[in-house]
Amino acid sequence: MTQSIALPAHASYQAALQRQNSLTKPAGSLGVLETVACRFAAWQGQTIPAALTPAITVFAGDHGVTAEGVSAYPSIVTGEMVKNFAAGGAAICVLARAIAARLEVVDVGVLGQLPDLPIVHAKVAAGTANLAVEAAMSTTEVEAALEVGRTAARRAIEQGANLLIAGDMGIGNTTPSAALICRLANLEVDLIVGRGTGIDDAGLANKRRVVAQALQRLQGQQLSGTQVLAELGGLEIAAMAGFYLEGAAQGVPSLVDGFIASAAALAARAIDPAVAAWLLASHRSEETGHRLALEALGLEPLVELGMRLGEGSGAATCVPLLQLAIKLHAEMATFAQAGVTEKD
Ligand SMILES: Cc1cc2ncn([C@H]3O[C@H](COP(=O)(O)O)[C@@H](O)[C@H]3O)c2cc1C
Ligand SMILES: O=C(O)c1cccnc1
Repeated sequence: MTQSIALPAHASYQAALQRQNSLTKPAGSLGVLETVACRFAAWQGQTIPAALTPAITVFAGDHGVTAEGVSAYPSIVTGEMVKNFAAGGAAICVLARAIAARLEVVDVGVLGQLPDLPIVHAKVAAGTANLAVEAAMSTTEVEAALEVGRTAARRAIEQGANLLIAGDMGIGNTTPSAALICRLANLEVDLIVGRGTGIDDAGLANKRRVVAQALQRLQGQQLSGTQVLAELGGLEIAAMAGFYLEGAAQGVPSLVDGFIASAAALAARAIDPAVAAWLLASHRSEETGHRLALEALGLEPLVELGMRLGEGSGAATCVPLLQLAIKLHAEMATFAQAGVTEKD
C-alpha cells in the first residue's frame, strides 16, 4: 500500500500570513507573491520557507493514436528529442541550467530503443495502443508507469529537491491529455481539443472526432482513475501522475506545467483527491482547454506567456518568480524592525 497524503501545515500558513502582514508594505501589495510564500510555508511546515531546490523530471513516451493523424509531427521525433535532452540542447535543458535545477529524463514508453543515453531506462511498453479504438494500456502497464513516476519523485527528493516539476515528451500526447480532461472534468470535446504542435483546421476537426470516439467507447462505464488512464492515457502521463502522488505523499509540492501536466494532475487527483493540496499551477498554456483544465483542478496560473511547448518548460520558467516570493518573505524588514509606522 502506498503512503497516504497529509494536509499541508495550516498553522505555518497562518504564521506566514501574519509575517506577510508585518512586512514594510501595504498588506496584500505583493499580490500572489504573498500567497505563494505562505503556501510554501505550509508545505515546508515553517513560517519562513527554505530556498527552493527544484528538480525536473521529463517523462517520454509514444502514442498509438498518432496513427489517426492527430499531430503535426511523426512519432520518431519523441526519441529524437530524448537524444536532444541527453545532449543538453532542448528548451528544458537550457531552463534547467538557468535555474540550477536537477534534470532527469526517463524513457517510460518511447517506441524505439534508446541505447547508451545517460537517461533513466524504465520502458514499460514501446508506446501505447490507439485509444480511438481500444484501451491505450492495460491497468498493469498503468500501475507500472505510475511506479516509474513515483520512483523518480523519490529519487529527486532523496537528492534534495523541495519542489518537483514533471515534464512530458511524447508526440501525439495532447490527444490523450484532451481525452483525459474531458472524461475526468466532464467537459465538452470542442472546448478542450486544441492544435497541439500546430495542426490545421482539418486536422483539428479530425482530432476532435478521435477524442469523441474514444470517449464514446467508455460512455456509461464507471471507471477508477487507473482505469481511465488505461483507456485514454499515455505512459508518460501515467508516470507524471505517479510523480505528483509520490511528491505529495512525501510532503513535497509539485509545480504543474501546461496542458499535458494538467491532464496528469487530474488523473492523479482521480486516484487520490488529497494530491490537489500539493499542486501549484505555473503558466496558462496556449493550448485550447488549458484554462478549463486548470479551473477543474482549482488552480490559478501565475502567468500567461503564450507558451505551448510542454517538457516542463512553463513550470521551469516560473521558478524564479517563486524564488523571489520566498526571498521577499524571508528578507524584508518588518514595520517594527525598520521603525516604519503601521496603518492606523
Ligand atoms: C520538436 C518538438 C519538441 C517538443 N517538446 C515538447 N513537445 C510537445 O509536443 C508534443 C505534443 O503535441 P502533439 O499532440 O501535437 O504531438 C509532445 O511531444 C509535447 O511534449 C514537442 C514537440 C516537438 C515537435
Ligand atoms: O501545454 C502544453 O503542455 C503543450 C501544448 C502543446 C504541445 N505540447 C505541450
